[in-house]
Amino acid sequence: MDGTVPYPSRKCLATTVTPSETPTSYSAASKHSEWRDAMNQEYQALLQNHTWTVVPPNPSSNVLGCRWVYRTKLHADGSIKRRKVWLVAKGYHQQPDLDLHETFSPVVKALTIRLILSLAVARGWPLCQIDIQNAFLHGTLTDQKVQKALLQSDVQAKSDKSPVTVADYGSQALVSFVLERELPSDSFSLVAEEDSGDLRKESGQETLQRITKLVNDTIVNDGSFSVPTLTMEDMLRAIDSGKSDGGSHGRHWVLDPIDGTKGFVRGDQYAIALALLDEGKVVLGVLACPNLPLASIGGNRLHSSHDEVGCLFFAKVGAGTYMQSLDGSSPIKVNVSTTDNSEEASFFESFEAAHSSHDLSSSIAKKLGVKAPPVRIDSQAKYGALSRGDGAIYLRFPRKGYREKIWDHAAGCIVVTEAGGVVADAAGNPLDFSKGKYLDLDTGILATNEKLMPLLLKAVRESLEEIPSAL
Ligand SMILES: Nc1ncnc2c1ncn2[C@@H]1O[C@H](COP(=O)(O)O)[C@@H](OP(=O)(O)O)[C@H]1O
Ligand SMILES: [Mg+2]
Repeated sequence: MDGTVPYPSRKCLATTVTPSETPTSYSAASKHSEWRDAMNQEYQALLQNHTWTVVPPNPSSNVLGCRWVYRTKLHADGSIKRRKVWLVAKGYHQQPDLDLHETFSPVVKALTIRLILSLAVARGWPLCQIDIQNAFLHGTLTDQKVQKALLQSDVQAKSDKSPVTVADYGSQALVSFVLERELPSDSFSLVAEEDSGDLRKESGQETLQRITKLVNDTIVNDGSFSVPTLTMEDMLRAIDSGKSDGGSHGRHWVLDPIDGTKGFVRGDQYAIALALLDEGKVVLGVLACPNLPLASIGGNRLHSSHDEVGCLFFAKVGAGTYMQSLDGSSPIKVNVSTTDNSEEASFFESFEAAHSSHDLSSSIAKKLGVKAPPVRIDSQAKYGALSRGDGAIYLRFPRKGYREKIWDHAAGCIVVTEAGGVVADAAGNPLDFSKGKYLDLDTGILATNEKLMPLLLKAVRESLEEIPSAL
């Protein structure tokens, strides 16, 4: 009624429940020809790719078993898209001092490989050989199904009353655990949103148990890491690894484990946002947006519940921005809109009016002659959508006194700038990520292309003078 494009359709979430026919054991799966075919295909692929070598048993070795993991992928209308199976090693039988640090899993996740490749490039590591037997992208904490399941029972109230879910903590524990494992370095530094304070209290014990189960289940289902079952203490440690303050020296990872928690809780947009700071500058950014359609969501386009969702954006300084589906399609290079006609420049803003003044953005849009209604979505998915030209402008005007955090903008910022866009505060200054956890900036955040930025800054200045009470 107020001109907002309601987005995304809730209908697409109706398909996120695990189909009851997905088997949980080999004996159940082997009763169905479709699952037998899927296992057969997978097994042939593993053989063709020479995934293993058969050797005689060695009495001094700890022989691990393996098991099949099953997943049904659905189209947006609920019909079956694909039956996926993975053969994973039972890493939880690995033993300390024997084989604890060895990797036996015959599968690897493309997302993990991509992240690691980006790390290698950013850190100047030599890449000797990359031998990907089978590349799989599948359910993790970024999964819609996990979102749905968590929403039933796991929303907690943080002491600051913002909604925080088991997923926030679980995602932070998992990303922190993976980064530390992949980057064994004394100087590992992570600036992340959550801390373990509430979980260490008596009242946090049940939540901590749920987080621990979620993270262990995710690791087992994923199959990329053969690690022993993690304990509650491991969870607290992994979450607390994100306690760094960042700053202008050295390298710091910056993580928002679930950005747009309110969107996540509503069943709308959210993002997992990871960036790398080097000497105070963002040099790498990855944005996973599990509910964002692969097709454009800009302007007046009508959205359909049949839209395929799940986008991964990644950007490295000087190397452009790429997008691929979370299902593992080939990445495509994306670019911001090149329009210089402000009338056709549709714009993004927060879904939550409390996060950004809708009155101010409406006044700015009027000055620019923007015809399309605002596209209001949660999280840094806005930066992702902007980077591929779905709209041409992103406006964010929090109330006076609100201090922006670096994890809410670092990944999104490089995703937009590497796609040819400009991100600035309301005075036109670039965002400064070198000051620690906070971005000390003038009034608000704007993102658009180079041609439109001067016009936009002028409209912002005028609107701020006319309605200063909007903030
Ligand atoms: N009063 C407020 N004003 C502006 N931003 C706020 C806010 N309260 C929370 N936020 C931030 O806005 C982010 C969501 O951005 P958006 O409005 O674009 O969806 C939140 O990230 P989290 O959900 O990770 O806490 C949070 O950091
Ligand atoms: Mg956030």
